[in-house]
Amino acid sequence: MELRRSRVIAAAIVLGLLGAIMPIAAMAYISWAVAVGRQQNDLERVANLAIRRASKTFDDARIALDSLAYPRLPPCSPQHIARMRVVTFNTESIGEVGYFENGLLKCTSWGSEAGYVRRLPADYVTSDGLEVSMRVQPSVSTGNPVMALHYGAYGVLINPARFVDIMLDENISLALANQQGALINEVNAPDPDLVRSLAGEPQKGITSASRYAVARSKGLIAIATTPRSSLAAKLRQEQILLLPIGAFMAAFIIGIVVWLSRKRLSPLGELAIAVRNREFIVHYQPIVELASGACVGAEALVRWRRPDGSLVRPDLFIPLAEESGLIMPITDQVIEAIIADLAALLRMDRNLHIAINLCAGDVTSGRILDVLQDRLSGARIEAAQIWLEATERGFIDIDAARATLIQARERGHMVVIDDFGTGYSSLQYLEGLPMDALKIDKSFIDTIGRDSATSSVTPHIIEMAKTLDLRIVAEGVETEEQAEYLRERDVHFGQGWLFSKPLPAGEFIRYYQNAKTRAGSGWGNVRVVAA
Ligand SMILES: Nc1nc2c(ncn2[C@@H]2O[C@@H]3COP(=O)(O)O[C@H]4[C@@H](O)[C@H](n5cnc6c(=O)[nH]c(N)nc65)O[C@@H]4COP(=O)(O)O[C@H]3[C@H]2O)c(=O)[nH]1
Repeated sequence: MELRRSRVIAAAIVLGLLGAIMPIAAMAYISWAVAVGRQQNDLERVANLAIRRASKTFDDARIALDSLAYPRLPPCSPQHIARMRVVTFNTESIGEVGYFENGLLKCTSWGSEAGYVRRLPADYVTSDGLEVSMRVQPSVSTGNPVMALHYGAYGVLINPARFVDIMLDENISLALANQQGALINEVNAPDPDLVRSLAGEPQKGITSASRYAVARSKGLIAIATTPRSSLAAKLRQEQILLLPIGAFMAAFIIGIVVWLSRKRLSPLGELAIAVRNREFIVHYQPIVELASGACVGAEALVRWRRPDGSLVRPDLFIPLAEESGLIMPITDQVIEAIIADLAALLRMDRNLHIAINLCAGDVTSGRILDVLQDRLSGARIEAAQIWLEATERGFIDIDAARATLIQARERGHMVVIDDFGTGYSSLQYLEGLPMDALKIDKSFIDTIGRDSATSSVTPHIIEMAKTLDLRIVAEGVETEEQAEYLRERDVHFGQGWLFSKPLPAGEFIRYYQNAKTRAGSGWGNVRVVAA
């Protein structure tokens, strides 16, 4: 019993720990995965936005440069300059348009030039032919370097700050570079080495210290990076949401584990497990013909054998089993045990009987009769060899009980009223019940030879049973004096420690054989045939 309890407790502790750890660990992992996913999405959004802006700016510049080529106007004429100015005004990203001849700037959208400014060599050329000079210092200001895009005789100046003019989280750095990794513009000081190394790398990922996303277009690369350590803030956000869910799930699982283990540890839970594990065995208490001393049968008395080998007495679990309905599968196991233990002996000696205790539910419903019919016919045991003992507890619904007992006798069983005299039923009340034998309760047998108030009842019970032509079994016979008293009054059978305590099957078979030898074969006349 202790072994099972400690196993259940150990299993509950392990399950409880797993139930507590797993949902919290799962939610911690999900929080981390969601936070990483969100961070990567943020980086990709920033890189894509920057590259889309750069790409659109290049497209706009290209359209503007194409529009300047035709119709041809006299170079640097007022109309030509006015046209360049219109293009500058109409194209949002262009800061200035310049016209070059022989590599020198002749005029811009703001007027004629002295022709000292040289056209810078291109850092690279885009796939649609735009020559890109990345860092050009404007002649009219000392501001930040700008970018120059040339096509044909014209060039436009673009402020690359536009590309990275994006609302950024302070943890995210943005770099716009060319494919060689040369920086065009940046926000939040990205690591230049990282930018250079990523220029030819895959689109997204993680370095040892940073996460990043890369987007490319028209020879430009936008790289958004964030230190890995910045995940903590995002992780906290997710954890605030998900960890309570994990904690709730853990509490729920622990609750279920506690509930289930308490259920398993409860007496009813243990009994249910015992029924499932078929932990019931049967001991047999010999029933002796008082006149000859021959063993004519036995009462099957159930025992609960725990996994540790200890036996539990029936009065400790039968009331709970009856209350819960578990008594029915227990009775079925008793019948199966009788067949397994004694079928051969019962086939060999057709006068031998085994008495089974019926629970109240079986007396009322009659269910047990079909179970018996099924099992007994398979084992070739006669119905007359199985006596059915019913107590007054089974007579609450007297009509249903009567119907069951009538059917039992029709099928050939002997019907015995057990614990006779202990209940409230009068003999008149019992008179209407179909029965073959009365079992006088031990409490009356105990009074034999004693001068007690109930001692006078015992002879009356015996006389009444005789009047009703019932066989009598005296239960709880402990002394020779009691046996002698019963013999003198022609009581047929005795059961009690004087003859034997309840025995395991093997011992009962030995007892039976010894008793047979002792008594000769004079007990063939004890068989009572159902009326
Ligand atoms: N002191 C003393 N005791 C004696 C003597 N002779 C017999 N007994 C005990 O008296 C009880 C007789 O069974 P019961 O009246 O049917 O009373 C039974 C019966 O009501 C119930 N029971 C036992 N097996 C089953 C079963 O398979 N099904 C059902 N429904 N009830 C059962 O449990 C009760 C107790 O069974 P047990 O503990 O085996 O106790 C048995 C038996 O061991 C004696 O000389 N001295």
